[in-house]
Amino acid sequence: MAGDKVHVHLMTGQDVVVSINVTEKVNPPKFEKVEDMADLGYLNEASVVHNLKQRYAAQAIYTYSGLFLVAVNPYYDLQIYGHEFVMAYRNKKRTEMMPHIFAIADAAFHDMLHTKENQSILITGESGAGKTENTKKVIQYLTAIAGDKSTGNVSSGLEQQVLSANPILESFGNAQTIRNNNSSRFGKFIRIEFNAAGQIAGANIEWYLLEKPRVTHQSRLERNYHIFYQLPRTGC
Ligand SMILES: Nc1ncnc2c1ncn2[C@@H]1O[C@H](COP(=O)(O)OP(=O)(O)OP(=O)(O)O)[C@@H](O)[C@H]1O
Repeated sequence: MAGDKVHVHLMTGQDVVVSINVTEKVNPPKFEKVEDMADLGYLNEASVVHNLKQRYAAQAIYTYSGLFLVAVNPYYDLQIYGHEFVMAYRNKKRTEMMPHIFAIADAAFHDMLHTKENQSILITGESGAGKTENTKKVIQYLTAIAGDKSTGNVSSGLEQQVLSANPILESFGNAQTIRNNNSSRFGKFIRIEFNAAGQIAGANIEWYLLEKPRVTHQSRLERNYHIFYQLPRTGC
């Protein structure tokens, strides 16, 4: 259009005329559903949201953004965390497989073995984003490959103990909120130790900032910690 004005067709079906200064540049079609958003020619907010949305519609909830992995909560079981997926991501290069939380866990595991340096995975996001679920997937992956007999790793039983700790932690530290039926009301730092062969040698979980006032008072439509509903049901 003339001057600095452009014609924009909105997703709502509306056509509007706006100044070119308030628009963002669109990437060419070859960048549709790109697996790593660092590859986008135009890395602006609109392109990022568009890419995540298109991928989400194709059931691709994970997308890389450089070193980071962005996860969109699907709120239903996509069947992408089974044992066959663990095996598929094992020992694979990042470019060989679709973005996945297992790929992040696998990279950390291998970097630890090769560099002999501690590795950290930071999982962050707003309430209900999927932090707790993805943390469990990381632990599931690491315990599976650390105790995988097909690769000569002998299970020490510690893997099962690491996995079993979570339901107890959730009973005492998770509650239903208006945003999340299983909201973690505390932060946790999970440390898993491995020996030189890549077997789990120990683990510990540090918790902090538990929301204590919830024990005596809950907002409307929210609940106390799960344990207070679980104990009466067991007859304790
Ligand atoms: N990858 C996933 N696949 C299927 N469902 C998921 C996934 N991630 C999250 N969910 C669903 O979303 C809910 C909320 O996720 P989660 O508890 O992990 O959020 P959170 O970020 O830990 O929230 P909070 O900060 O409140 O603890 C889960 O109970 C689960 O039903």
